[in-house]
Amino acid sequence: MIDLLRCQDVHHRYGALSVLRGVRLTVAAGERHALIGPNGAGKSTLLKLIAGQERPSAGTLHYRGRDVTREPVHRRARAGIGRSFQHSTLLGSLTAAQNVALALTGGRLLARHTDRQRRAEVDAALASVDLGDLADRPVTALSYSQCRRLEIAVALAAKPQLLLLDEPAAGMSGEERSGLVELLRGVPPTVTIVFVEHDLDVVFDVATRVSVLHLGTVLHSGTPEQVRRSPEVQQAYLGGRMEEVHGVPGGA
Ligand SMILES: Nc1ncnc2c1ncn2[C@@H]1O[C@H](COP(=O)(O)OP(=O)(O)OP(=O)(O)O)[C@@H](O)[C@H]1O
Repeated sequence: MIDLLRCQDVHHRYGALSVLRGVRLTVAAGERHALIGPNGAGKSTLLKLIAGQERPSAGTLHYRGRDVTREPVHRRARAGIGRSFQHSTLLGSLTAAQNVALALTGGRLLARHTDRQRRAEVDAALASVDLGDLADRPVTALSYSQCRRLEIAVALAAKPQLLLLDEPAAGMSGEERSGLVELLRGVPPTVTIVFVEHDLDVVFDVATRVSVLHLGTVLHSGTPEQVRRSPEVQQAYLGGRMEEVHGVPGGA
């Protein structure tokens, strides 16, 4: 498989705080790549660096073989990097359909009757996240989990090749998380996904590859099974939680 994304020796500081310390990460086209690790490990920061919201203090990022380290967000978005972050970026005064339409048209709302083709695309995007019935509902009238799914529809509407999701399951109930897993599994394989997630059930149900961030570096990167079994990872992060959740003994 071709490397879609390559992070080489990436460092990042917030003032005196050194958050990333030489991250090496490779993402192949088609992967569902989970970034896991303890609070403050630098996972969200790494997503921001990939999206272009922050610039690394040192190191390089290559996307489809091109050095994008210094490129701004909009150029990376045009190159196919889409994102949905922990904090909602939806426009509350608009409907679900209008939010998707804005993403589809790059900022233009649809005329009600004249833009049928676009409206069909909006409807398909909403249906793909199971919000087809709520197209004309204002965002303010949607539940938390509906908003999270709408954010994914908005990110997908821009037709990204690389979709970045920051904690998509955060704040969801068990049932809502199952729906999310189904949704993410339904994303076409032409869209590569890198996602930060604390919920290990979601991680192991969706990910084809898992990287563990610890103290600002990638401690381990491998298949979900390799990560589950890594004594290093067990000790540093997963420990008893793996035993409780997945029946895998912790410790070396
Ligand atoms: N804009 C910022 N300015 C200063 N410090 C920041 C900023 N953003 C994050 N940090 C700090 O950087 C460290 C890493 O944060 P980051 O959000 O990347 O971690 P994380 O692994 O995503 O954590 P979590 O799982 O809790 O979301 C934390 O100590 C955090 O407080």
